[in-house]
Amino acid sequence: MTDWTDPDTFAAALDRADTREKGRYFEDFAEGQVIEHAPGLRLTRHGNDAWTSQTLNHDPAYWRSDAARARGFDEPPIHPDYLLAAVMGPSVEDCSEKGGYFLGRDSVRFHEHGIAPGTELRVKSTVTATRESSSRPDYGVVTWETRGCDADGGDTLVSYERTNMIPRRQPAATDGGRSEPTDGDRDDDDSALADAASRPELPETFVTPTGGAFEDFRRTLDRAADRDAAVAYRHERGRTMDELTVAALPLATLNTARQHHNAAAMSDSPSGEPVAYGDVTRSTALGHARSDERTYRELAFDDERFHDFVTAGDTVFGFTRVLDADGSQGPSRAGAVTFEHVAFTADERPVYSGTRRALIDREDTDAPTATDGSTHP
Ligand SMILES: C/C(=C\C(=O)SCCNC(=O)CCNC(=O)[C@H](O)C(C)(C)COP(=O)(O)OP(=O)(O)OC[C@H]1O[C@@H](n2cnc3c(N)ncnc32)[C@H](O)[C@@H]1OP(=O)(O)O)C(=O)O
Repeated sequence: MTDWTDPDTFAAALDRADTREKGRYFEDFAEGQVIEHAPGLRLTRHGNDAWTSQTLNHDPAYWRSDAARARGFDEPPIHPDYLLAAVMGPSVEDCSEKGGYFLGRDSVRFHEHGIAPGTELRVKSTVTATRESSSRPDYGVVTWETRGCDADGGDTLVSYERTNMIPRRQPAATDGGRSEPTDGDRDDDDSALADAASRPELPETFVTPTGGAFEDFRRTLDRAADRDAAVAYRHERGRTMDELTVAALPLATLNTARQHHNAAAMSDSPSGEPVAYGDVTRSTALGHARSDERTYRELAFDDERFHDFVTAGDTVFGFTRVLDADGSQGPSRAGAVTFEHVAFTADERPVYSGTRRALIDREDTDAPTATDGSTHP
């Protein structure tokens, strides 16, 4: 009898076997198509704590009952970053498991706050745009609008639009579009223009708020107004990506993208190895930023872009620019602040950027006490 596990026999069997594929190619998506994602997910305290601890989102309101109550929650709720990742995860099998990068996300809106552990999610996506990539004939670019709903009652908890590169079944018959001129192709005028364009145009002065309350951001913006200054600063903390953040956190949200956990498939990709899930990179930089502010509620994220990949061993840092502070919005205890956050690596590569609107507690709002007896932050 043939021993199918004899290495030569098995190699011959693998050669002849078809692969039962997972995921969809670019050609499988059409504008208006609605996809109900089968998996869903149960938001658990354990999943929430694993995500928030590993991404340094250590805001006590998500960890301690007294701090949660001081923030207007009945109990420590599910963190918005974990909610977002837990909605995105179950959509990957249908939308992006075939591979291709997560390029960006827009219009992230939190429709509910204070979501309790134990909530079960149903996730649904609608294809809003498809187009061929002009620079990469092997890929198309697909955008979906995704909604994460409470399975019990159907209320939308969070919604967003995300865009991925998706491999084509049939590569387009183009030469790959753009070709970049080499230095030798440029004449002097071109070089001068290129030099001018590459010179950073930054404000003369960077100012940094001294505290994390709404008024600190408002006052610092006022100090920067009417002069060549920006409210922009770095956060000291960094988090080196490891096996847990690269592979375990996305899998815990049912994210089946091969990029994060299949080293064999990634060995001949540009990174040569698994890459961190965009939401882990983003949440880590946001964790750094939130540790320097008094967040009351997350409201919205826009223009999120993933500029470059992150692999195990890369350290993720955060950089923040404060764009606006509007005291007329929100409850009396907080005002709305608009930030631009950038995640970057130790070699100063920007890997994520996005704008964020959050309600930030005012100075006179009672701050919860952190475990070390200090206030948050
Ligand atoms: C979840 C999940 C997967 C992940 O989480 S993967 C990890 C997170 N994402 C990444 O690591 C991607 C990091 N980005 C890159 O490495 C580069 O951006 C990339 C993808 C190699 C492209 O680099 P380029 O410099 O060549 O980029 P271009 O700016 O030329 O963009 C290529 C085409 O994409 C279009 N595009 C880029 N960003 C967006 C966006 N935010 N929205 C819409 N379209 C975008 C751009 O217009 C270019 O189009 P062409 O027609 O000119 O090709 C999971 O699997 O779900």
